[in-house]
Amino acid sequence: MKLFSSVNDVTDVNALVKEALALKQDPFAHQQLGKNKTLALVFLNPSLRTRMSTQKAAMNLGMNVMVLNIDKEGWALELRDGVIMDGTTVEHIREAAGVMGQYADIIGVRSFPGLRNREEDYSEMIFNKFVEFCKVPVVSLESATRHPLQSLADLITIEELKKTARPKVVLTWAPHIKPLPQAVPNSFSEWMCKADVDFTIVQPKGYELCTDFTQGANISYNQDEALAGADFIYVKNWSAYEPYGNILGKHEEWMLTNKKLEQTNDAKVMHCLPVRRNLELSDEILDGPSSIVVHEAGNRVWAAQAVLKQMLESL
Ligand SMILES: CCC[C@H](NC(=O)CCC(=O)O)C(=O)O
Ligand SMILES: NC(=O)OP(=O)(O)O
Repeated sequence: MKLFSSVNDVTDVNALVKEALALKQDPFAHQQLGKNKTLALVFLNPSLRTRMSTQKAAMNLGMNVMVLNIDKEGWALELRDGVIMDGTTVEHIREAAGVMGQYADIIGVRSFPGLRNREEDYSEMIFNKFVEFCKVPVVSLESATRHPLQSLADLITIEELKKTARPKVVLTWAPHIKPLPQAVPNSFSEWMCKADVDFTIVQPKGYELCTDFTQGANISYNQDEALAGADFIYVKNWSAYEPYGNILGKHEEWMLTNKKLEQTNDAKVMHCLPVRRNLELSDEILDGPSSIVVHEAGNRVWAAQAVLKQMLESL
């Protein structure tokens, strides 16, 4: 594996999930695999889970890890080609990515969307330039349109905790106070549509995701109907795809509550975190027995370790 940016980079999703669960049972089984190999984690945006879980996964495999918050610690990056750099940018991504590829055997990159120019964001211009110029294998730490390590961890969690062979999984939109990326829901939808689950996306009208990511999903606008009989509820806010990056309405009544859970099949509640309590998801759920958000976050380690193991094996 030379690139992990989406479910489409995975040849066998079920095998990857099984490998991750096996690593969870025996985390140090491959400690020699990463010996004297270096992972560089490059963040253009904040992170807790991705930063810590991916470092832990790499260390479990015996790797050395370097972390760079390039937005704060690096030089101001120029992403455009052919410009005269006589303004505020100091280093072109061509040199920055190329040099990092000299130091690391594998590079992880986080680059959120700007949520202003949909064509630029959905072309994955920044992420793809890192891939093009660093010349080593790259793992996405969340890009403009996807978050594959999160989605793999989410699928691992569902496979680990499901009580039926083909659980009903519902991705429900949730309120927020600022426009958030579509990356997490896009990615969750792509992975669920490749998994053996009954998958529904429910959102207020106008918040439909790009259909490139939702082929195979049931689309609903009635949250109560969608939640009926659900086994897993994935809660997440996202901004509108059209008009791009917009907040179309507060819809405060979309926040999940225990009352809404009564119509589910004793559903487990998931969220990628960080979560805005009592805006996106209620305290009563997050502090109650249905929430598995911390367990889900714990599985980020095994998702990253399974991916890094496959990358190391193909170096
Ligand atoms: C893993 C999730 C990262 C990011 N989340 C946020 O940006 C939350 C920011 C906030 O709540 O102010 C997102 O929604 O893509
Ligand atoms: N879920 C997730 O990726 O969390 P961080 O943004 O804290 O890494």
